[in-house]
Formats: sequence, C-alpha cells, structure tokens
Amino acid sequence: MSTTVTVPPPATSKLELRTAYGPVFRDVLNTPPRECTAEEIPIIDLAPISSPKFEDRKALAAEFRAAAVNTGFFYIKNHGIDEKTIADAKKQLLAFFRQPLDQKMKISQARSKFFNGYKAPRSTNISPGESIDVKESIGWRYDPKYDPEKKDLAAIPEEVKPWIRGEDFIWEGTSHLPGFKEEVLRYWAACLTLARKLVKIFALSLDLTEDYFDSRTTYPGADGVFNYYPVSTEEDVANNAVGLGSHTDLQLFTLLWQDMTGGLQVLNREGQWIKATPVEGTIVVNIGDFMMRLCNDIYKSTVHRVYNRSTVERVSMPFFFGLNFNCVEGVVPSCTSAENPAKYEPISCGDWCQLRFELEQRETRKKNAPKAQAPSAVIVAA
Ligand SMILES: O=C(O)CCC(=O)C(=O)O
Ligand SMILES: [Fe+2]
Repeated sequence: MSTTVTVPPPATSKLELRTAYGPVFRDVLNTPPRECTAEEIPIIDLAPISSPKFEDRKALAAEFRAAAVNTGFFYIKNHGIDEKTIADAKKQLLAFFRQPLDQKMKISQARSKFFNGYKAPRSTNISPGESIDVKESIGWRYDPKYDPEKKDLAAIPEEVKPWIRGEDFIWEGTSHLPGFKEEVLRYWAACLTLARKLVKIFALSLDLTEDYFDSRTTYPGADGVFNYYPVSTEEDVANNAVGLGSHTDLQLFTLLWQDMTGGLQVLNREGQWIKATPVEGTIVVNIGDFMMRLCNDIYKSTVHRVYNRSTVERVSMPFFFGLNFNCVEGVVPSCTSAENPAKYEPISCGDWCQLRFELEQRETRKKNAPKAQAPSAVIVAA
C-alpha cells in the first residue's frame, strides 16, 4: 500500500534587496497581500504642525515616531498642498506620458550626468528577483534656481556646488507642453516646503531640537519623479510582472502622492505584504534608508512595490527628500547610548545616493544585456 505524503507549500520566500552595501535578504510570507490596518499605516492629521504650542507639535512628533518605528509608512491629511497644484501636476504628467515614445526619449536619462530624465517602460529592474519594472518614469533633481526659499545663486557655497544635480535638458525637452515646467515645479516646490516642515517634526520625534535638520536641508536632496503604470497585459499577469519591484527609498523620507487606482504594497514587520490603499486627500510618507541609518535602525525604511492590476492606468508623484548632499552625517546623538552604540560610519547623503543609483544602473544593464545583444547575435546568411 502506498501512502501519499502531501508537502505543504513553503510559508515564506526569500526576497533579495539591493542596498549600497550589497544584497540583503528578507523572509516574506507567501500569503497574498491583504488590506492594511489603521495601526499599520495610520492616517496622521498634520493640522497641529502650525500650532504655536510646542506640546501640540511634540504630540504630532510622537505620532510620527510611532508610525516610523512600526511599519515606516503613514498617510498625512491636512498637508497643505492645494488640490489645484496636485491636479495641475497630474495633468502635466499625463500630457508628458501620452506623447509618442520618440518624443519622450528626447529627454532620456541616457543624456543625463546625474540620473535626471525619462526612463522608458520596461527599462529598469529595481528588484533582482522580480521581473523588469513595467512602469515608465521621469525624474528631476534639486536645483536651487527653483527653490521656494529663493536662493541667492551668487552665494551658493563652494562645497555645495559640485552636488547640485539639476539639469535643464528636462525643461528644454518639454517646453512644447504648455505650462509643463511651471506646473510641475509648482508641485515640486510645494513638496519641498512641506518636507522642510515635516523634517522639524521628525527632529522632535528623535528628541533632537526642532531646528536640528534646518541647516542640513538648505540645498537638500529633493528629487521629483512621475511614475506611469499602464494597464497590465495578459502576459504581464501570467508572468507576475511588477509595475515597480520591491525596494526601499534612499533618503530621509518620501512624500508619495498616488492616484485612487491602488497597487502600492508595503512589507510589514511580520513579512506580510499589505496594501497601502489610496485615501482621498492624503499623501503617503515613508521612511528612507538614510533616515534609518541616521537613527541607528530605530525607524524603518520599509520595502514596498507596485502592481497595477486594475483596468485603468495608474500614476504616482513621489518626492524624495534628504539632507544637503555635501552634508556628512552619521548616527544622530539622541539615537546612541552605551548599550546601543552607533552602527554606521558618517557618509555624505550625496555619496550615499550615488552609490545606490550607480548600483541599480549597473545591475539593470546586466539583466537587460542578453536581450539587448540578441538581435545582433542573429547571423543572417547572405
Ligand atoms: O508608485 C508608487 O506608488 C510608488 C513609487 C515608488 O515607490 C518610488 O518611485 O520609489
Ligand atoms: Fe519607492
């Protein structure tokens, strides 16, 4: 008599992540993504941010801290970026992506010295164990010319100059789209203003003085990106193709405006994928790697990814905020003690970002290489 032994499917899989220090592996539960709870990704009301009472701002900081040590993701409401600024930016986003590919390729990232510009659909692979990223995107980086703090361009410190990463070809190559530069930069400037307010609350949340990061964010990392996720093809579904593969963000924190389509997933502390379902009127905030190292891993830079499996396109407008690129920072004093010494050496935020961008570009090239070489490998008989 033969007995059948049923082997239960494995409960977890290994997820490989790219970091500036090399690959890191995470155990991920194989259970399907589920809705998040209000504890996992809370909605935080930003109204107290402008309160004259220190206790109100400190209470808000305590909410930031609770979310940052838990899932590392939260929604903010009453964030102060007006609806029209967002709607205009989204309109420009769609105007840009709806152009023919050759028009978009005129501002290809291949032209950039500093990772500015357009990345075509299926041209990146952020997560080595997952598919090529289906999305297309356009990115532009901090430029003091457009800083809402109105910088005196003649007075930019020498040590800052090599780190200015803005490039004008983005705006020149989109000048045929009416209002593009103005409306995109209006949204970007609003994000920058908001981020400079939030960083004060983050400072309080880490038991630092409220102005701790102010002088460190005068010429900050402030990278704007527009992402466009098309409707999945049958083949994408069959291949489990990701819109944007699993990754962590790089800098202090990200302000992520997403449309109402849904598709953003976040890896919680238990290794369960949860859905960061869009909430009207909110912006998602998530902790980045530089913040995590700066606070000795107390705050979590959380893995996330995007699948657009809806019947409509999906768009998002993240804004990545960090310290001045020339600013060298290790673990902040309030996050170390005799029992908990600093785990990380100081590094400049600029070097930190450069390491990761270069790594991603190199790895994507490797992954795309066999495909790219295939046509020329076909020898046609004369
Ligand atoms: O599109 C989204 O919701 C997420 C985008 C994202 O994670 C990124 O661009 O880093
Ligand atoms: Fe991200």
